[in-house]
Amino acid sequence: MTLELENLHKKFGEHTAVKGINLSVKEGQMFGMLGSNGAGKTTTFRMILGLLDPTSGSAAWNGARIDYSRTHLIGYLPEERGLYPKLTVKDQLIYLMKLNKMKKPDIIVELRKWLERFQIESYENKKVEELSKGNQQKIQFMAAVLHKPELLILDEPFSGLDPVNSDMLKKAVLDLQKQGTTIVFSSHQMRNVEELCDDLIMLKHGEALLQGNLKDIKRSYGMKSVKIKADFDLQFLENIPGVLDLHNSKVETDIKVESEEIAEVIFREAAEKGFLRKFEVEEPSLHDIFIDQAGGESNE
Ligand SMILES: Nc1ncnc2c1ncn2[C@@H]1O[C@H](COP(=O)(O)OP(=O)(O)OP(=O)(O)O)[C@@H](O)[C@H]1O
Repeated sequence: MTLELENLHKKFGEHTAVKGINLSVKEGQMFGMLGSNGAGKTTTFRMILGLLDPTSGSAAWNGARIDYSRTHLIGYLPEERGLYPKLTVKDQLIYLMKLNKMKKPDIIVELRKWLERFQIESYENKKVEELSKGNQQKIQFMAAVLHKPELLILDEPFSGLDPVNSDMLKKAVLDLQKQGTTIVFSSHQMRNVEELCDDLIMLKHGEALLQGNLKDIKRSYGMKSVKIKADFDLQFLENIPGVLDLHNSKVETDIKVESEEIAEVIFREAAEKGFLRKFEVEEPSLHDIFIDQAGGESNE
């Protein structure tokens, strides 16, 4: 089973929201879709889900377009969220999961399992509107996964969650992946993508800026991050050609350089001035790459 997008385009009037995306996500993979506001992530998801027709190109799960006959195979956490505030958690999920062809006793078993996992057992009979935003989000997540979908699409699943709940959700997502679920999620938060994804696509104005395996992207990206600790001022390094950015934190100086060769130049120049307590060359973080590629439009 594979998710395949082929030369996917979407135009809204004169505006092209998605410009020729190609990607392939294999069964059991975790795939990250990155991009600034308006980059085209949600539009792409809607086309995958069959909620929106592509202007051209195609999106297929397991060789065929997703339509209403197959929505029970798919789980979707929409960015705009969509729970009924006046229904209780239990009634809500029974209603939604029946649409996904589940039987009531099975729904109750799964519902209690997830409520326990998310430490909100006592909310079973509470109305959704009585829950905090974070807890509503857990219910929304349950609505996407209770029926054990083959393909899970999560649009900004971590937005609005505190670190504890965010971690809880990350673990749940990783467990689902281990069980074989194919997962595609979008995020502005690079760290989440870095922690979870095998492969990713970075979008800007509907186009892929970068695409591929996370480790390969980092390894082959020319830019390096140099961390230096010294007892003297390192600001002069800023003027070396090939230095992209220099940032002094309380503990160390973090310098982004164009290539490993520039890192060597920096080492020589800095060591000439005095003793270096630390000198490390690291691969860039996804955040660094995103800023470099998308031009400072990260929301982190
Ligand atoms: N129904 C629509 N009609 C007209 N324009 C639309 C419509 N839906 C999306 N767009 C436009 O398409 C572009 C991509 O929007 P989309 O919601 O896919 O971005 P996104 O990457 O999900 O952004 P965000 O991170 O802000 O959710 C935007 O310029 C948006 O204004």
